Amino acid sequence: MKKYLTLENGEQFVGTAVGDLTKEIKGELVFTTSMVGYQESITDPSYTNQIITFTYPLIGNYGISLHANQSPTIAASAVVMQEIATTVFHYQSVMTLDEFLKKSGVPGITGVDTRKLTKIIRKHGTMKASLTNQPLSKSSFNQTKAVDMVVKSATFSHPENEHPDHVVLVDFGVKANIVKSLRNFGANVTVVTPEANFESIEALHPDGILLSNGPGDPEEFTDFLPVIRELQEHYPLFGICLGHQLLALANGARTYKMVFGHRGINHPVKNLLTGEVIITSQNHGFAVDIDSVDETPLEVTAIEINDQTCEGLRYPGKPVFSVQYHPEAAPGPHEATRLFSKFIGSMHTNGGVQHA
Ligand SMILES: NC(=O)CC[C@H](N)C(=O)O
Repeated sequence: MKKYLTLENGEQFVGTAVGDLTKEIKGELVFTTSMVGYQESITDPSYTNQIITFTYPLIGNYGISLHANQSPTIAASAVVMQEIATTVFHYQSVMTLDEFLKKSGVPGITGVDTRKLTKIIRKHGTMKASLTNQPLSKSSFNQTKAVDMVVKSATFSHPENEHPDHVVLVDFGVKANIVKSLRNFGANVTVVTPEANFESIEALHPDGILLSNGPGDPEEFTDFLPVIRELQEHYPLFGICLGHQLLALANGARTYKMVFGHRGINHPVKNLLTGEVIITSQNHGFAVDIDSVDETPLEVTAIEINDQTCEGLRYPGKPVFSVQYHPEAAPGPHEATRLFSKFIGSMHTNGGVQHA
């Protein structure tokens, strides 16, 4: 069965339908250069309402395991692949990627030259696209049913463990591995939704606050910015990806939409305080305007080496910091995992984290 991928600029790709064969969707077309970790990527809530194009040509070859989901189900709207593996080799695999897509009601297309498609996105920027069962003319593009662009937030239960450190995690669409990483470093984690206010968070007696990753434009979360301003006065605070962008906005910096974003697991980031370069996992389409940070009490601590965009912030004198990349790295390299121990450590010392 054929499937048609039509871009906002009218360009069309024809491929074979996989996953949910009949469903038609519209979403923001983005690409990731990750060679592995497709299960973690498609279940990452930050991909909500986005169609993921994999630049790596063969996807699905080690199947789907019971342990890699970053949220209870697939968050992305659809996946675009050059080739989907039909034969799976991995001892932990419980189903194929195609079966997982079908079970989750998510459509996909295979047989697409995803490198050619990526070159188009790189040139024109991220754009909307439709995945349909019949060819779509450019004029009918905007008449297809638009997907709901409202941001949803998954909630994780409150895990119990022995260690007294208590992190309240504000869930804008958190990845499971962030909760897991905090627990690995000995913290209890209470997950709250962004409807929480300062008083309701204070009532949980946190030792530290984590602002999670999440989908959408950071400027949509203006209601929560006053809460961040209060939280940063009282608690160690760590922001990841969307959380980093919100920390910036709360302190008066600006964010903007990037041309095609950073999605991949080999983004080099330079720590401006130590000179050290690490390889990081990334998934974001917005960024903090690095020049706008000058007018705030914050300081830029890190940049992406390829395009010099802002990758880290701190609030000098306070245990408050954030990173644009993903220290929980699911998927990706583990060079930034230590940021979790820095965050937990900041709950034990006064003055806290200075090397985000
Ligand atoms: N992974 C994230 O938290 C993404 C943040 C934001 N939605 C962006 O695309 O920039």
